[in-house]
Amino acid sequence: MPKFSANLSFLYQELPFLDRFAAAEKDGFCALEYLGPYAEPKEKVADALKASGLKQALFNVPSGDWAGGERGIACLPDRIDEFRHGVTLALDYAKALDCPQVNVISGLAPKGADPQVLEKVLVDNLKYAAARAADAGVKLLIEPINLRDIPGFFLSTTEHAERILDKVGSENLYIQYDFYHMQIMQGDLIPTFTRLRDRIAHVQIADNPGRNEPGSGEINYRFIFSELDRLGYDGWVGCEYKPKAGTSEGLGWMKPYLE
Ligand SMILES: O=C(O)[C@@H](O)C(=O)CO
Ligand SMILES: [Mg+2]
Repeated sequence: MPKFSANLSFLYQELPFLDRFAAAEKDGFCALEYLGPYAEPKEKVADALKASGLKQALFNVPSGDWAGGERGIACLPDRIDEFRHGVTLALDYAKALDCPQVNVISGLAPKGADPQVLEKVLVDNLKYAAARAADAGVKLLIEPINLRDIPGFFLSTTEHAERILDKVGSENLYIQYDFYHMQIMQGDLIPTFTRLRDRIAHVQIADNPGRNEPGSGEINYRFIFSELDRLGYDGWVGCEYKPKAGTSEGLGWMKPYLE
């Protein structure tokens, strides 16, 4: 049976951030994830998590000025210090929230930048971060993201993610496989997941087109969930979609999987 994690940066937008925790528990989720908890003190987030009884599945390492259009800073040559301070902050929150994994958002490739330079910065930053995370007992992840939603994103295919993992050479660096992004970029979802099974630590779901509830589009999630079980995937399934008309109202797709 898949274990579903509610992505609170997408679900329950109708509620204040910390109130989303209890709402997710009430609807049957086992865990939580979100882009970042950093707007709230870690003690307050830990209290809300404890009160909900849910597990913290994942969040992102600080990713620059998100509201201003940045999408991560890990590949940017002039932001190395900021990235590394962000790793320290993320691991501090991970400890307070007992979170087993954090995700690094690679960043937009600046116009005219040499991709080889960006790749070296990303690899060096990930070597640093994977070692720090290993010391803290936390897995480090990277996520390929589709270029239609985020034009210019530096890491957009599983092949590129594999190359980065090879270059970093750490046993503590994994892929976050987002079925929605990979349907747009590559398709061939289950054969790709199967090939990369040992390198994937977290998956996320949404349907295409629209990035709405599973079952609203072209991806066969019934088949995907049964394949995840068959392949022995025991990580979380992050629900990172835009509810069409209310989060709770749109959870009919999840009911068959609740025990
Ligand atoms: O797929 C996504 O958008 C995310 O998982 C994320 O963390 C930031 O873009
Ligand atoms: Mg994602």
